[in-house]
Amino acid sequence: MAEAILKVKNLSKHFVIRKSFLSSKTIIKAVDNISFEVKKGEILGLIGESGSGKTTTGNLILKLLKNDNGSLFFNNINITDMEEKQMRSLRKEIQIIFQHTHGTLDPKMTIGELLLEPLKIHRIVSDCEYDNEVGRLLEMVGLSKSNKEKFPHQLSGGQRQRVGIARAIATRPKFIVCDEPVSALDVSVQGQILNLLLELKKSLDLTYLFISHDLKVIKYICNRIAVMYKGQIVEIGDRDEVLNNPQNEYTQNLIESII
Ligand SMILES: Nc1ncnc2c1ncn2[C@@H]1O[C@H](COP(=O)(O)OP(=O)(O)OP(=O)(O)O)[C@@H](O)[C@H]1O
Repeated sequence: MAEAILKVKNLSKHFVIRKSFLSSKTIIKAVDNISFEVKKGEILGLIGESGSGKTTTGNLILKLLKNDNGSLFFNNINITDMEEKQMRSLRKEIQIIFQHTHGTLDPKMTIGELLLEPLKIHRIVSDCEYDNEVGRLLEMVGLSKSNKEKFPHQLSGGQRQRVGIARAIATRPKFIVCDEPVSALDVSVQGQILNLLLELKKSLDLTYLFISHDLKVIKYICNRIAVMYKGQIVEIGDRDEVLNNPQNEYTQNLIESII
C-alpha cells in the first residue's frame, strides 16, 4: 500500500464571531477534530455541502490558517508548528489551485510575469532559463507560448484556470490542494480542466486533495472520497465503496440527490 504523503490528525479550527457589538459570541466549528491521510499518488476527494468546512481544511493544510488543535504531517515531517523560515522549502512542494483566478492572478501582470513570480520566489531555474521555463509551463497546461504577453482579462475562464494550474506546478510540487478548481467554469470546459489535471498528475507524479461540492466531478476524478458534514468527516473510503454502499445517512442523501 502507498505511503501517506499527508497525515491530518485531530485537526480543528473554530471561528468566534459576534454579529454585532451587543450580541453574544457564536463559535463556528468550521473544522472539528478531523483525521485522515492522503496516500502518495492518489486523488482524495473532499466533498460536502457549502459551509461544511472543506476550504478551511484546505487552508489549514496549506498553513494559510493556523489550526486550534491537532497536527499535520507532510512526508512524515510534523509541519504543524513549523516556522515560516523552515516551511519555505516545503512551501514549493505543497501548492493550491483556487476556484477563482481573479483573487490570484494580478490583472496588471502579464501571463509571463505571473508565471515568472513563483519561479523567482523559489529559485526553480537559473536566470537564463526563465524564458524557456515560462514557455514550457504554458505548453504543459495546453496554452501557446504567445499567451506570455497577454493579460488575464484577455483570456477565457478556462484559459485563466490553466494559468492558475501552471503557477501551481511551476514550483514542481508533490502535493496540490485543488479547491473547487472547475466550479466557476462552464460545464463544457470543466471536463477539459479535469483531464488536464489527470494528465499532469500522471506526468508529474502528483498527489491531489480535490475539494468539491459536486459529486459528479468527484466521481470522475477521485480514487477515494472523504465526506464532510458540519466540520467533521463522516465517511471515508474507496470511491466505488462510498458511492455504491454509503454507510452514513448524510452520504446516502448526498448520493440520492444527484441520481
Ligand atoms: N474567516 C472566517 N470567519 C468566520 N467564519 C468562517 C471563516 N471562514 C469560514 N468560516 C465559516 O466556517 C464554516 C466552514 O466554511 P468553509 O468555507 O470551510 O466551508 P466549505 O465547505 O468550503 O463551503 P463552500 O463550499 O461554500 O466554500 C462556515 O460556516 C463558514 O461560514
